[in-house]
Amino acid sequence: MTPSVFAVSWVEWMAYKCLWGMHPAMPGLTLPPFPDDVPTHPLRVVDYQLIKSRDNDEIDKLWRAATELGFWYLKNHGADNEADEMFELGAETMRLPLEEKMKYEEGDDGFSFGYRASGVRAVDEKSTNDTTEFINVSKDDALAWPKQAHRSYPSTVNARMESTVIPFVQKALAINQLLIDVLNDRLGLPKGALAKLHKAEEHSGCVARAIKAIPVSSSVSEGKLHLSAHTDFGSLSFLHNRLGGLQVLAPGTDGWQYVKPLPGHAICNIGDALNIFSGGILRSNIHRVVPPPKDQSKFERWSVVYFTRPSDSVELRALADESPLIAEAVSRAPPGKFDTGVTAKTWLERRVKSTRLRNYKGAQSWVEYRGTEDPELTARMGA
Ligand SMILES: O=C(O)CCC(=O)C(=O)O
Ligand SMILES: [Fe+2]
Repeated sequence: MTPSVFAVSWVEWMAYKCLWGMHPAMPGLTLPPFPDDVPTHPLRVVDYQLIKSRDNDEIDKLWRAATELGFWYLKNHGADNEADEMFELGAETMRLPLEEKMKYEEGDDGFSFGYRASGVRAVDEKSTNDTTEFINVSKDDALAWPKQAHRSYPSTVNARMESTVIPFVQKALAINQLLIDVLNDRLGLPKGALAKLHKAEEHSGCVARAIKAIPVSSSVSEGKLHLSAHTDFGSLSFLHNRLGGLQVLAPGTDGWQYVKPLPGHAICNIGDALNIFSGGILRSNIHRVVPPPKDQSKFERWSVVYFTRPSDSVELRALADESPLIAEAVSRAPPGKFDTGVTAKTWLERRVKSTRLRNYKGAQSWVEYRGTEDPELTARMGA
């Protein structure tokens, strides 16, 4: 593909930037820029179109990003319009009366499709409750529409299933699937080995999500978390946010650093399942969400994510039999480290369930919540 395909006029670019800086729930309101004096972690920028054309230098860049930090920016992915529509869907859904939204609440059993109310989850060991609400639409429900695969959704989701959810799911599925295929080949796995574990037509925990976090007053914002430190539960996340607040605890650094949102760039990150399949070669890095920095803190914070997760029945273990590279990585790890003995479905349920306040068992819940993060980093989680 030639660069001219992506060229946009200055007018188009300015119009795009203005739109991007607008608040999803308050059109017309322009958000303050991300401050330049807070600790920020640079991410590698990966060009999706170059990956698609199997450009070797770009694939090297993706590989370094996926193995060193596990986070990268993705540009030229072509899903901005679909993500924008998902922000709208999120805003419309969160505006529904609480009583209406609660009819679709996920409950305390580890189910992760539907509405997740704020205040029902712990964000730290002291069981401080969260200030974040989610709408999670299952990929299976979107693809089965108008039939139901798992559950029903609020009217705002149904009304946008065809115009918004399905197009977003399809774009995100294709993007994540291609990135997974490229990583598959670099891991030395037989062609399509990882794709077989993530078949779109099989039931899985894949979801399209919109998240809303309300501003917290500055007197309590010190130390307050919107989302606790975690690794993502599945394989690959495709994230869109406009305000700062996402932070990573990167290897070789000794504190949390912001990831700056960039117009036109999604943020991708590896989750636990790819970390396990690859014997730890692909990194599932700890991250969290704090209130947006400085002038941005007064605003609601919204994000939209698509999580690709393995099919429900897939067992989470390193694919050492299929790749010498993975076999070698496993041989260097403590015995059994990448042999979880559970399916993707059980892994997801355990992690979702443990932080619900009704199931909360103090520090033990944090042990149950743990993903693949390495113990050295976990010890610094409060850093
Ligand atoms: O909102 C964000 O920027 C990150 C969200 C996130 O980490 C998640 O939903 O797992
Ligand atoms: Fe996450």
